[in-house]
Amino acid sequence: MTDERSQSGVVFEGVGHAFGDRTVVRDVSLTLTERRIGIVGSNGSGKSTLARMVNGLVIPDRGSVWVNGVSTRRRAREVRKIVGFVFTDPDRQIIMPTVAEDVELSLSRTALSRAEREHRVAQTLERFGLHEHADHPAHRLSGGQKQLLALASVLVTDPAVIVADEPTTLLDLRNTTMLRDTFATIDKQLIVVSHDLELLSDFDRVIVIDDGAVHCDGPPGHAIAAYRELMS
Ligand SMILES: Nc1ncnc2c1ncn2[C@@H]1O[C@H](COP(=O)(O)OP(=O)(O)OP(=O)(O)O)[C@@H](O)[C@H]1O
Repeated sequence: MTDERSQSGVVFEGVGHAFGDRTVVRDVSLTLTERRIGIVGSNGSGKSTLARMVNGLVIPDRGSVWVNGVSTRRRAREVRKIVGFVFTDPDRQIIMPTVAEDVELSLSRTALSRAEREHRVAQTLERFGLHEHADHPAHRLSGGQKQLLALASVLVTDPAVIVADEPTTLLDLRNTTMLRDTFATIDKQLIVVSHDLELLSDFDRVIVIDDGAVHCDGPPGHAIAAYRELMS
């Protein structure tokens, strides 16, 4: 097996995974090329585990995951440059003392000039309504503002693929709408795990996961109806 493919997008090939003796992903094969892909399913069904496989945070026991032709198993470091991952809990991601410094940290390994970095940080904070908090301590932000900061810190690096694990759990209606508009307009591949069915309703494809396997996969109307049926 080579470690390169010409296939763009995210490919799961016969993927299985267990934590100890608990199997959480069962023979999942998917080719994800659409721009906005939603993943839904019951608590503990394996959604976050699948999402984490996209940036190599979890390497499957069986099968392979490829991102834009790069194997997560063999070239995890390269995959992490392609995939920006937004965690459910923003405290896992916020590192620097101030809001602006935290966003700028994401750009520290780029070749951008200081002026360009500052420009990008200011632009990104403005986009997420955080510009007035630029010099504030990041850990004093509200939960929702922290969630926006975590997203801003990923988006500022301009990754080809963004994986967001329940990105709206702490957001109010206005910020959820803002995020939805952002997702509608950014020119990136997005993979979003969410229990917010409205957020996913205008996505290109929705995948329903049940007990570690694909239960339904299709346009949002069809998949969300199947999920509601499954949960009833
Ligand atoms: N690092 C880990 N070690 C052991 N078990 C784990 C680990 N990560 C996840 N699990 C288990 O794997 C199963 C699937 O978890 P996962 O987080 O993927 O589910 P989920 O569908 O995202 O759930 P939720 O909607 O509640 O966030 C759960 O039973 C969980 O306890």
